Amino acid sequence: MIVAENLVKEFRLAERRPGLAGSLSTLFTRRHRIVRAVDGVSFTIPAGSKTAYIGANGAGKSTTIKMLTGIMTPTSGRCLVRGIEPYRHRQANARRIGVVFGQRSQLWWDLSVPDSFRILRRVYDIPDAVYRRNLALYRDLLDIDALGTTPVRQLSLGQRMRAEIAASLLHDPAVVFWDEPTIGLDMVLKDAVRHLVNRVHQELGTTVVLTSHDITDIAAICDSALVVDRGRVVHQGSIRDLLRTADRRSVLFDHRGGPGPESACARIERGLPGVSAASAEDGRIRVDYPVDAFTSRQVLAFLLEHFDLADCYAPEPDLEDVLRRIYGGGRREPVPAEVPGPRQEGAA
Ligand SMILES: Nc1ncnc2c1ncn2[C@@H]1O[C@H](COP(=O)(O)OP(=O)(O)OP(=O)(O)O)[C@@H](O)[C@H]1O
Repeated sequence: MIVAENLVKEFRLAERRPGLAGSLSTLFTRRHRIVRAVDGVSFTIPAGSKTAYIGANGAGKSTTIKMLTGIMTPTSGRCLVRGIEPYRHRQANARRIGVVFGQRSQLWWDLSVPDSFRILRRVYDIPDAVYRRNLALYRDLLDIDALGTTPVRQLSLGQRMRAEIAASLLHDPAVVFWDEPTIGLDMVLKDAVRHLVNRVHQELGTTVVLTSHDITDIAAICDSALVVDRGRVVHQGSIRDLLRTADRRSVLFDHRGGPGPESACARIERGLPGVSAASAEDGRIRVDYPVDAFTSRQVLAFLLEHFDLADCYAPEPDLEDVLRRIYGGGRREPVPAEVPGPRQEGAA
């Protein structure tokens, strides 16, 4: 189980003033501002779940993952991964987790992937049978042998990400934190990665925490979602519950005889104010209605009354639309606060 209790992370940044005079004055008097990247976040992620950690750019996801993996220490609050505070017990935590950060590597830059894996085998003391089983799986699903003996620094982003994903699972960790794991992968490899993580989860009960801007990744891998906005959790629950928060829903239908698509749409929009109707690509008519104005029963009753329905169905709301609404249609930076103080910069 993973727990965050009032987790806060602030960064203290030196403000640079523009121009030469500004740069010179910065040498003598520095102003600082505090950026609160994570703002009192609390959540519980059950063991064995596959949770998507979702939020707009700058929402604080990577910073939270860095605290959960022990790379950063919280400014206040705490987090626990399987009972230990990761930043206090980095080594103990590292043995039980696997990590992929799309932006940084856990592999040895000048060594080949097989050499890196051999080192990881020693570091984690991976039993022979586990090591062989996992390599066979990566050969099968990620075509890992094709990376050959090329040094990691000469691999393409997609090739490196395959190796990073494999490396994060090599020691059968109880928890994996994957931050944008499918960056740079083509469609076939994305599918392979989704298949791999689902298989590992099924066989070993691995807890998966995934941050991704790829909705297909989220839908294909995760069963739960934690949504953060401006450093705060705004939704926690199943993906299904998240979809239920949609403020608009749709019905698609086909009808026999009667008016053509244009006048059918006009009739619907006249009869149900606030609803929009349009021809869908498959020739059906798509009706989008606000859930605070109409129930699906009302919409269906209207359609049955006015059209000879041949076929009718209500698709799941679109996860992307739901998230777009939660993010509020724009990226908002954490609110900075000016503080006086000594010269100091960057991360804790
Ligand atoms: N080391 C740092 N020093 C200063 N500010 C930082 C640092 N790391 C992150 N921030 C700031 O904290 C906020 C949250 O950043 P974070 O990388 O956690 O967001 P994110 O949700 O992972 O974003 P993205 O989806 O773009 O990866 C941003 O405003 C970012 O600029």
